[in-house]
Amino acid sequence: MLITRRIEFDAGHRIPHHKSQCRHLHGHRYALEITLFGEVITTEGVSEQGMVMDYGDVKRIAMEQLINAWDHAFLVYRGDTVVREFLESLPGHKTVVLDSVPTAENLAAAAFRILDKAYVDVFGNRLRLERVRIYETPNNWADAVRGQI
Ligand SMILES: Nc1nc2c(c(=O)[nH]1)N=C([C@H](O)[C@H](O)COP(=O)(O)OP(=O)(O)OP(=O)(O)O)CN2
Ligand SMILES: [Zn+2]
Repeated sequence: MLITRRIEFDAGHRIPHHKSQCRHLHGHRYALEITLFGEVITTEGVSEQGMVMDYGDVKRIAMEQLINAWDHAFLVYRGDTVVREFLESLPGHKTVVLDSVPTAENLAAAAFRILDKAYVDVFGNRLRLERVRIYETPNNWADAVRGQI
C-alpha cells in the first residue's frame, strides 16, 4: 500500500546559470508530496490500526527533519558564491546551503535523502519512503523515486 502526505512551504532560490528568468533571485510556494510504502497495520487496539502510518506522524517527521529548515529560507547552491556571500552578510538570515543547484530535481533528491533516514518501520509493516515529489509551480514538478536517484 502507498500513502501520500502533501505539505506546502515557501522558499527563495535561483538557478545561477539559467538561460532565462530563473537566474534572478525569486521564490516559490513549493509543495512536497511524501509517499510511503508499507503494509496496513493490523495490531488490535493501537492508534495506527488500519493505517500504513498516521498522516499526522508523516507530517511531524517531515517538519522536524526538513520543512522547518527549508520554509522561508533561501536555498542557495554552495557554488553560487556571490549570492551565498551576500546571504552570509545578512545577520541571522535563514539560508540553506545545498551541494547542488536548487532545481526541482535536485531539491527532490536532497529531500529524499534526508527523509529516507527519518521514516523508520516501528510496527514491522515494512514501512519505507518510496517517493518524494516536489512541485516548484503548479505546472512543474520532479519525482525522486527509490532506486532511481
Ligand atoms: N527541469 C527544470 N526546469 C526548470 C526548473 C527546474 O527546477 N527544473 N526551474 C526553473 C525556474 O526555477 C522557474 O522558477 C520556473 O519557471 P518557469 O519555467 O517560468 O515556470 P512557470 O510555471 O512560471 O512557467 P509557466 O510557463 O508560466 O507555467 C525553470 N526551469
Ligand atoms: Zn524558480
